[in-house]
Amino acid sequence: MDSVIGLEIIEVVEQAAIASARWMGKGDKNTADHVAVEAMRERMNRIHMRGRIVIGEGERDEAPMLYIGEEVGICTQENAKDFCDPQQLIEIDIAVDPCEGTNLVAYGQNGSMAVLAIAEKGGLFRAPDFYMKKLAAPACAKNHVDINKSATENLKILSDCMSRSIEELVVVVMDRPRHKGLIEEIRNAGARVRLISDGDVSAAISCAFSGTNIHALMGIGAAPEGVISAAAMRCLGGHFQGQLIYDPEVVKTGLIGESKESNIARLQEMGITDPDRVYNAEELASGDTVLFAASGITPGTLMQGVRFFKGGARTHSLVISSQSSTARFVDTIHMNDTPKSLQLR
Ligand SMILES: O=C(COP(=O)(O)O)[C@@H](O)[C@H](O)[C@H](O)[C@H](O)COP(=O)(O)O
Ligand SMILES: [Mn+2]
Ligand SMILES: [Mn+2]
Repeated sequence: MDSVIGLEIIEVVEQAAIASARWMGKGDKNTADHVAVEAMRERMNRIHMRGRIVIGEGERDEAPMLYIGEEVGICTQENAKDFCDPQQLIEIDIAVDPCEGTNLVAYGQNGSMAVLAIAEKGGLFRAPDFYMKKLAAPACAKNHVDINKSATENLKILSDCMSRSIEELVVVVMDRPRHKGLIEEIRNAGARVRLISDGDVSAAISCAFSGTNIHALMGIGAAPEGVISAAAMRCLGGHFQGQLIYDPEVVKTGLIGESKESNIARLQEMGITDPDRVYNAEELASGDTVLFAASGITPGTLMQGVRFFKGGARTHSLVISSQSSTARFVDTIHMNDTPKSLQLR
């Protein structure tokens, strides 16, 4: 899969990032999102693959593009039957978040990215648009920390695994009222908390890279972003666990249906019989081959944001592959016109 679409998916996230970055700081999150979706879809539909969106712009906003179930790839082009034989093409499932951190882009803040994950058909968990309790940590803590344990216990385990004191640990938590108790507990245990307003995919993946000064992600974010994070963590060997949150009382606001009972019924309809199940990275991204790609829209912990210059733009992306066991940082100059000079760095 790597060799067929590896390079192309870099362009998919790059194009989405460039489109969205033009709306950076304009205070218009819908447009920042919409242009990323359009650009991602346009580039994706030129790839020789039979793709299906399994996590997309779906349920939350009834989006007309990159919706769950949409088929993408070269066969969707007009007159495709003249030049494309679907039987010859690889069938893949795709999870996308063309603009992860729409608020961050709209308000010119750090940490937004265009992101996607790919696996062969059936290789990604079809997460409903629910919340998910998440725990991410570096590879050395994999299967030692546990989402069923308290934050205090996990911080002790993490400090042992990382051979550092709890005071030297930094935990990212989304700045939400639902996390008041969690934040207090982490601080009381001695660790330091980095609060983020949005963008928990970046935070989860950052745990797998030393040097980011992010050692864990704890708390509740969205489930689709959980699957995308899990895909990267599965390839990187980092720790990731997720548990769906179906009780509106836990999160109080947001994406969730009107009652716990109706949410459980909806999960059952989707074939999720145990709503309390804890999924690990390998279960959320179970494909034999998993690919992850992201491109910074605004600057972040892992990637730089899009930088425009006269006649072009420069992007910074990350492509992670389970097949080749690689995490590639890709620095690309996009030339619209022939520039008079190109900056080396
Ligand atoms: O920050 C986020 C928003 O994503 P997007 O809508 O693509 O810009 C995600 O990283 C979070 O995982 C998540 O969507 C969020 O926590 C759920 O919403 P909220 O009710 O505001 O916490
Ligand atoms: Mn998102
Ligand atoms: Mn988004």
